[in-house]
Amino acid sequence: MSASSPAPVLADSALNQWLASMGLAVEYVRAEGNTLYYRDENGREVPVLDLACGFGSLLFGHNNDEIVEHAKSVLDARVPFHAQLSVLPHVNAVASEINRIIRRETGTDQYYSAIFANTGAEANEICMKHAELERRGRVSELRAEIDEHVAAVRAAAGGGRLSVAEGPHVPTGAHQDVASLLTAVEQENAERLANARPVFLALENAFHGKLVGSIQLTQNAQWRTPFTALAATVRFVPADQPDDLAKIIEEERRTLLDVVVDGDVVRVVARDLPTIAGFFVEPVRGGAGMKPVTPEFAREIQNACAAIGCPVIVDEVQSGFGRTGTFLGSSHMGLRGDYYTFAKIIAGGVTKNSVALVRQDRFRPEFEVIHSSTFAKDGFSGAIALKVLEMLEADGGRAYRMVRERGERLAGALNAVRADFPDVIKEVWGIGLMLSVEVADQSDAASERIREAAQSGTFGYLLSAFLLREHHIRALPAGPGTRFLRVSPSIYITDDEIARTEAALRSLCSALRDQDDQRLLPS
Ligand SMILES: Cc1ncc(COP(=O)(O)O)c(C/N=C/c2cc(O)cc(-c3ccccn3)n2)c1O
Repeated sequence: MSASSPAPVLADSALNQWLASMGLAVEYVRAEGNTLYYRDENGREVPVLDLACGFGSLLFGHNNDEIVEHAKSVLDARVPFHAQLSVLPHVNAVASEINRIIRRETGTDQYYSAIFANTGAEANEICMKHAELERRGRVSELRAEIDEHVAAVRAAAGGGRLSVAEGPHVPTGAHQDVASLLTAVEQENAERLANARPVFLALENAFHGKLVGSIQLTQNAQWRTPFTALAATVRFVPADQPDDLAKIIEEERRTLLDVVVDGDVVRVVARDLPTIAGFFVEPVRGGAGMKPVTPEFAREIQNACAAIGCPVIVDEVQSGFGRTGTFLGSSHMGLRGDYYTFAKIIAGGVTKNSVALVRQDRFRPEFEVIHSSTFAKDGFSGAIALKVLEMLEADGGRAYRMVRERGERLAGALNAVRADFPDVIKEVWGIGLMLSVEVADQSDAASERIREAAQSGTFGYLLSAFLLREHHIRALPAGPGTRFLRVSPSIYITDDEIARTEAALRSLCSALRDQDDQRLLPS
């Protein structure tokens, strides 16, 4: 490389170019509370109100003083960061505190075993792996039962008194005698088992991560479909459509043949083969624009999973740890998890951490050995998690009350704008401080440039750029077609910042109502 040519950009090159094309290529140099700072052309710090707050991870804001001071004390104490394969008391301390809060909030008398990881996607992949371990266990139990029945019939047939009953499940040409029938049943079952594959269920527009397994649980086609061949099949269930759920479960139904003796005849019956390994559910669906699952559909999910014996896996990565005003987002709709996942807020905005919980009556202890990660359960993130839990639970749950109070005020301001611009803002969604503003579809807007942006799927990012450029507010899109602006600030958002958010949204709505593409999309 010659001395004159610029050094190659070797990370985020394409992403930074895309950010620049969207008007979002800004470098933040400092962050505190709800504020990020960038430097203008004169080197002066420019404050930006951050309504994205780490895509929900910063419930206590950027670089929270109490958390930063605790982090410093942990580092000063030289707490072991890595001491894998040793006794780590902080791990059980975090798991026990999370269990205490879940038992208080849901009233369950159950306990949940914890497996720690680093990111939300990892926690969800732990659930995929554990659910598959469970499914395989259920398949083995069924096979053992059938093998026992076949052996018993084979032994009974020796006396020659048994005949084969006609029926829909008798393999073709296998009804002459019991011995032939049993051989045919075993061959048919072997073939069905060889073709059997686990299936997971998730809700439409689900977001559960972007790793090889979890990306198949995330419906966004651009992110998911290139990698479909790498992982388990996922069926996406329309939310609040119980008939669709039942239809999909029936479509995925597979069976094995079993034999029962009824007097002097042997009957062949079909037994459900455990195929659906688990149902992933975000209580408040970030990928769908912060739409909560309804209590009615939560019950449908619960009943459907109980009927087929698969776990309800409640993904609380974004909705958990207080984001909705309760510890669990699923508390709002009475959704009970057989598994739960948490991430984002547990890391306190200064580290990385995540955890998967499996109810103990389903937990496979061997999983603690067969799954591991270098950085999981590190001493630093464990100390931070305990500090975050302490802050959530302090003063009888003051933080949860603040989320509810700030969330109500913020939602009130957003709805006031919607009331004045019903043609621009379709709905305000979400619970607590996990909110979004749904902007009306602009695919047939009068302005050609706005129409093109809406049709290209970049519309939401251009709204983000407008708010950043004209109002120094950072609000990023979430949900289908990027028509939803996520609003998930910290609990410290002030009345003035809420008023500022309302004013900026009104300005955006005016520009959209006027189809002012010069203001919205400056070339
Ligand atoms: C419920 C849920 N489960 C697992 C995850 C994955 O957690 P990690 O990112 O820690 O792996 C998330 C994290 N969410 C990230 C997210 C959620 C979303 O709705 C959109 C985007 C996103 C990301 C990049 C560009 C555009 N959108 N990112 C989540 O919200």
